[in-house]
Amino acid sequence: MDAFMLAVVLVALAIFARYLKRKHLVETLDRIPGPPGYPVIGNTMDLVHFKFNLTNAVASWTAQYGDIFKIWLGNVPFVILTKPEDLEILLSSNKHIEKAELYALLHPWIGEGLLTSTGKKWHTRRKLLTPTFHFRILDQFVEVFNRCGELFVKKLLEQKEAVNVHELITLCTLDIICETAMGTKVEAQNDATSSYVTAVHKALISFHQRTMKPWLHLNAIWNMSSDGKNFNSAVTELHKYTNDVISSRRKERESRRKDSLKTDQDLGLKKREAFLDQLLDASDSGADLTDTDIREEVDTFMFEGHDTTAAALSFIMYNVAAHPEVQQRLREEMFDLFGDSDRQATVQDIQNMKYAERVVKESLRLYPSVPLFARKMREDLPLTDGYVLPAGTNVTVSCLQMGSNPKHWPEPEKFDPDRYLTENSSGRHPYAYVPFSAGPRNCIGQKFAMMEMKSALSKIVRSCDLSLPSPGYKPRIEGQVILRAPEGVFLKVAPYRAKA
Ligand code: HEM
Repeated sequence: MDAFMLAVVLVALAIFARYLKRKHLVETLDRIPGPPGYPVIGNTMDLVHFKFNLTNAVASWTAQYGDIFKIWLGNVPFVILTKPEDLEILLSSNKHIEKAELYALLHPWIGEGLLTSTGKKWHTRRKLLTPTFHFRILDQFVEVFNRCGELFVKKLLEQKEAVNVHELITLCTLDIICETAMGTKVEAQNDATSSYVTAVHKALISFHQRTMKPWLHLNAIWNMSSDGKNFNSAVTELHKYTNDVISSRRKERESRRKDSLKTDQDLGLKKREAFLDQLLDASDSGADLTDTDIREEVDTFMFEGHDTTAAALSFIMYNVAAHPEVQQRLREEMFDLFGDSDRQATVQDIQNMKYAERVVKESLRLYPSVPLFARKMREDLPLTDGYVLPAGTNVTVSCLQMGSNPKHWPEPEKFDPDRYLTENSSGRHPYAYVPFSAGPRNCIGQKFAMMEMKSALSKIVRSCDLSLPSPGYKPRIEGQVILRAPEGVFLKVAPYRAKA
């Protein structure tokens, strides 16, 4: 056989193998229910019908097809799961850890950091980064939570009318993440117009537009669109900021070493280490981390670590305002811990805030900051009821739908923090509650986020009385990358003083 014939045979075999793979994918997916689609465009028109509001679309399909269904976006298949037993199979696996194709849209901003990477790179980084979230390390951030939370409460109390608490808390969580991730103070709460703060907002807003409009997923269209241009210029600014912080911190460390200056530790002073310092320590101790690798991870914390907690805290405040009896119990818990003193919360206090913890958990059930997250299957994965997730499909977990399923949550619309008491949790599947995901790719920042949110909540109820702007007010929600209230979360705020 000459070379030409050999090439023809190899190409034919490759095409045949691709055909068989696709046939297997389509046939396996055919066994999963879902809305009927059109050739080529699949269910794209359904999304147009839902005005690209994925939350509404998924809610409607879940009601119609149950806890497993499939849709096609063009020729890309997605299976949506809300059954805890299926989630356990998927999320507890060490094998099925690759993120769905849509996560690649984040690469221009956060590269292949922990959130978006896979395979060996993800394993190595996760191992390296896990100790940076140890309680001992997180303890040193309590002072930052307290200081930023205090300023937030001051800003809240300055408002005369009902205020969009989401706008204010976003600036507070941005201050917190900049100081804890990079060790820099951007003072967002004092100057919301600084170029860094504006760039973060510009990048997030334009990125959300991209996720909602499938035609913007094409790089050529995206880069020419006004959103794409805004995004690219914002990301350039953000990268410059992170790069500058990394290089100046490196120089600082280098000159300390050269001048053999005594470090704060040598002098017996306790110095706070930002996540960035710990990454630089690891790199100095021989870990395979270039400055670009470090930037990816710092940018990932910046992306994943402030919008999530801001959205969560704004809905927590809404739920507290809407349920005066919950607000009262929170106050009682704070009074038990602090009496009428206005001393700062310690790590131990935060750990003792058991009711506040249940309030945060209950709010995340109804308003999970990350309403959907998705994986790409590299191998077939058998689920319950005889269904199989075929290799090549994207699979999406819908936390929002799970949280409102009466099978797992009796009277799901009721805000009841006591659902999480041990005596009320028996019989509930552990994977029925996954706002921080679960298994090996769960949220690495969960403990950090819980401490930050409990700390902020305690500050708020110790100083403010929250109420709704009008009876029955409920903010409209929309699931973008983050679940948010597009018109804001408006609340009335009055001063509160603990009575002895
Ligand atoms: C209310 C707050 C938060 C919620 C609800 C939340 C939720 C989640 C969820 C659902 C995932 C999995 C995403 C996926 O599989 O695509 C995740 C991953 C992640 N989160 Fe969070 N998160 C929160 C706060 C934070 C904070 C404060 C940080 C950092 C300081 C953080 C850092 C990360 C990182 C780095 C990952 C990727 C982990 C990996 O793949 O190994 N998150 N988070």
